[in-house]
Amino acid sequence: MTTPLADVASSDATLRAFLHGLPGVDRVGADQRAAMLGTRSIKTTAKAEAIDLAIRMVDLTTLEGADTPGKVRAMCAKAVHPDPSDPSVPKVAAVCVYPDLVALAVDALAGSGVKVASVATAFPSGRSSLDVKVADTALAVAAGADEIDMVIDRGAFLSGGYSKVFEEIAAIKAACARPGGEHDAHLKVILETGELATYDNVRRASWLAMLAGADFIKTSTGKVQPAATLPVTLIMLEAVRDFLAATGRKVGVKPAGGIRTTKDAIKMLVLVNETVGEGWLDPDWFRLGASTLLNDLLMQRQKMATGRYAGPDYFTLD
Ligand SMILES: O=C[C@H](O)COP(=O)(O)O
Repeated sequence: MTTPLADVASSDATLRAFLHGLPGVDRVGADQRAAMLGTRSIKTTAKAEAIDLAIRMVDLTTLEGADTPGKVRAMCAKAVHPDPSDPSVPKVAAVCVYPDLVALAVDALAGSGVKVASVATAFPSGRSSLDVKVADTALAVAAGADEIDMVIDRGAFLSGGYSKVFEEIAAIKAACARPGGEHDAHLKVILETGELATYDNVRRASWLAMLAGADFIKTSTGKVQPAATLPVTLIMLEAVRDFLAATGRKVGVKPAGGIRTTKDAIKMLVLVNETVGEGWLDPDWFRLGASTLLNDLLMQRQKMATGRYAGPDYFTLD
């Protein structure tokens, strides 16, 4: 007898049986389908709309040890007015920073509608105790983070410790709660697909994260290669589609890491459209985590409007 989905995490054995019972990913098929969708061209009018949609989906990110308050303030200003000379440019979805910079970002973005996301749980390695990870998350939430981007324990996952990964995600989800529940921080779970070795593992980790309460599943930290590839994003999109069909709960997807050009972003949007459809073509359900994509989107947008490139110096640095 198969275990009902609500009970698969009740023991190590049922969780393992469920994750290993998922259909295997056809590696060649996934690579080919992603490559084929990546070559699709779109009409000029659709391209203009796609660029604005991509801007609205950007999680504008800085995750460097050398981040300063000044850099984060400038990034927040850019998040709200990506091109100060053109008020028709939409704002981005969120800024993404380390936990110690959350309060500053919350202050800089007050009233703008741009969300503040924070990495947490000993990002990017995830190598710390659960207590430290929960405290890391709780501090970011208390400072006003709207979204928490946690990393999974890849060491536990790769050695078959699925219950440990599940319990950590569930504990971090609980730490995202605020009194009253309305303004709970949304939880994005970073799988770090570049360390998961196989596409089957990407599918298993996607399901594991969703079963444990992820609001979003995210490909990568941006610190490990390969990061947000098309095939991996395709597998994660299929997982959220199938999870919705199985549970009625919709989960978002965030490819992050290595998305640098308008072409990269549009390929992602085509993939979304062809895999899960328009229901995910919205910043509430699909994000692009990127530190340097926004300037290229702005350059291409201006090229479409004026017929010429302004050049990268025209825009402030990402
Ligand atoms: O979450 C976002 C990533 O850290 C950004 O990676 P990136 O610098 O390759 O755009």
